[in-house]
Amino acid sequence: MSAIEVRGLVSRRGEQEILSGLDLAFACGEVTAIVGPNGAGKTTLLRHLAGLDQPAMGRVELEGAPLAGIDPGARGRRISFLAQAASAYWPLRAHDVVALGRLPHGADLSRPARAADTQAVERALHRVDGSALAHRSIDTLSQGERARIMMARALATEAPVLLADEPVASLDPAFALQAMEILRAEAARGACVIVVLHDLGLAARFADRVIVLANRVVAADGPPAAALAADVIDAAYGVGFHHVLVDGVMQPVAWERRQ
Ligand SMILES: Nc1ncnc2c1ncn2[C@@H]1O[C@H](COP(=O)(O)OP(=O)(O)OP(=O)(O)O)[C@@H](O)[C@H]1O
Repeated sequence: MSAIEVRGLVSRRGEQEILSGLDLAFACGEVTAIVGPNGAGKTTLLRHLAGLDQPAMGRVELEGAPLAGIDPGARGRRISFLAQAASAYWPLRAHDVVALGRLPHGADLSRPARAADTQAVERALHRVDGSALAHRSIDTLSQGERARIMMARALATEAPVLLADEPVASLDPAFALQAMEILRAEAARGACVIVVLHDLGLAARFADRVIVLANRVVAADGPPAAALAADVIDAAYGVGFHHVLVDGVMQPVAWERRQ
């Protein structure tokens, strides 16, 4: 059984149709990258998978049960959502932001933390090299430092489904590689990992499966080499790509815009 799936998913914003009837199932133990041009509906798809948006038609199922019927607490323990470019407006300590990832497990920030929550928070901070930032106020961190703390918050939930929306957007090359290695490690422990990426090279290298969204539908879905083939991504992005082989991995390089 798939960990999470959408069936006949239609998404609308007012009159505008954003997604036109998607059928997708996501397995445990795999990293799936969702790519596609700006506005293609990648974030919208993640929001539906997280239960944050309601389908106009179709359904989302978590381990075979309708997501809409699962209470928010149980949903929060089973699906962790790392939002795009997460902002922080309150002067919370980075440690406490990560501890928010334990709320679905019943953590209460106004009481002394339980050992399991403390350990999960420390593990998550350690994984993103964030332990030295733990005492800092989140609103004083750089964009990339904050992104790592937000990733730690998502990891601290230790959920079987991890949804990550552009988690590497503000990270330098070293931390971007580290973030992708963390997502692979999450899949290795059995999690279903779904990540939105604009960096097609990282998608090609780290994902088991790539879904290209374009014009409200799935333009390609399969192993990276097939889904990121030149004809698919040239058409999806309106860009001429070169494909370069690096260490046996095909890397698409955006070269020229089509007029
Ligand atoms: N709250 C909203 N109200 C109206 N339209 C919206 C809203 N949120 C998203 N949209 C529209 O839905 C479409 C898909 O947006 P979405 O954020 O899912 O795209 P995306 O593929 O994640 O884009 P990007 O790569 O730019 O982050 C866009 O045309 C966007 O303008």
